[in-house]
Amino acid sequence: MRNVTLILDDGSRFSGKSFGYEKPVAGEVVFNTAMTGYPESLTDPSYAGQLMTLTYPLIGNYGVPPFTIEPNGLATFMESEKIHAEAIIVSDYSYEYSHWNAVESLGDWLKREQIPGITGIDTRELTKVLREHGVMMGKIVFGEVENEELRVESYEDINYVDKVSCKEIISYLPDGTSQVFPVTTSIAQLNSQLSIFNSQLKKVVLVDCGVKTNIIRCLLKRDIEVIRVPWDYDFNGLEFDGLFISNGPGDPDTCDAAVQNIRKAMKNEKLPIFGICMGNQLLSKAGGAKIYKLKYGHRSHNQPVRMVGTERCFITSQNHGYAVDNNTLGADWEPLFINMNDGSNEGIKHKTNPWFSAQFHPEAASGPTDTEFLFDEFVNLLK
Ligand SMILES: NC(=O)CC[C@H](N)C(=O)O
Repeated sequence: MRNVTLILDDGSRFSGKSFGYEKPVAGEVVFNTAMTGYPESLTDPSYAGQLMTLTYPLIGNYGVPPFTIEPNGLATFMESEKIHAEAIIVSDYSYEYSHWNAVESLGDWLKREQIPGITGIDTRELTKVLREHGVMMGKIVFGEVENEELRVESYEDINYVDKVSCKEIISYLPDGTSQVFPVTTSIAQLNSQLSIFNSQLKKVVLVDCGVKTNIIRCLLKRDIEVIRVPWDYDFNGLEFDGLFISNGPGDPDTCDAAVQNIRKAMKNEKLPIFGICMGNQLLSKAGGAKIYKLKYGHRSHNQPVRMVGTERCFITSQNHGYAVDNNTLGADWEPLFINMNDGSNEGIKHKTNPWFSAQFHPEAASGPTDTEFLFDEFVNLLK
């Protein structure tokens, strides 16, 4: 196995061994403390541009499920069509795996999708550095540190690319639609979906900023027809009964096209609107709030949130680096959930109109499913 070194923006270095695809990469180094769910996290488009550190030491021991596609076009077990994280950084990669549904090892999957994986890293020390310094850019190069000198092997060194901000990573598809890195929702797909809809069911426009598959599954299993549109597509000319704003990668302040379209939809004060993660940030921006960056984000399965106005607390699955500033919420808005660890915003709701959102992931995939009831709340508003 080749020697690999992670170099952080502050000069810190962590050496390990390669178990994935061998190419240098750069991006924002983040950490997730969940004990399970590496297939779902790796295919969550929200991790685009990020080097994902997993603090749970043993990774890979249950392999990787098959990449099958359902008749509705959704991946059966994954959260999108491919791995979106730039790399995975672990302490103890398990070369042997066993699971009733596993078809290959994590290492083989990474190699096939050309994603680096490095093992043998002191992920607890790395996480302490990130918690103390705050998240920072980093790069993975092939070579090892000898006597404080980094001997980079054949690969050219890679420059830092701040791919976390959508500005750098939004590109345009041949048919003129855009993609929020690397989500691709073409107009052709949209038109085909519009043509097959059964008019008996309620229709929800889903603004796709990098949607996780399980969000769409959670809507479809509640007999909702989903019109999935690109993040910057002006959907206001379509006929629909509700609006959903999805999760997604990067800085919400680079997605103003979506915010403008949401503002237009809000002219209909009876239109039910629900958002998750990036969706919480974009809905709050549409309502006039401001966003700030957390020091190292919330990425785990055990984030406690309290529903405001109640004594009810939920353990949630989270993956976000930005947050809504509660102090900038418009007069007609109020926090819906608050994080019990740091008091940050975990959801908002309008005081009179049917508009609400969660910063955490009620669809889980992976993690606790205790807050999936929020989908029922939204679907009930459509009736
Ligand atoms: N999962 C998400 O939608 C993340 C939203 C945003 N990119 C953040 O990091 O806060």
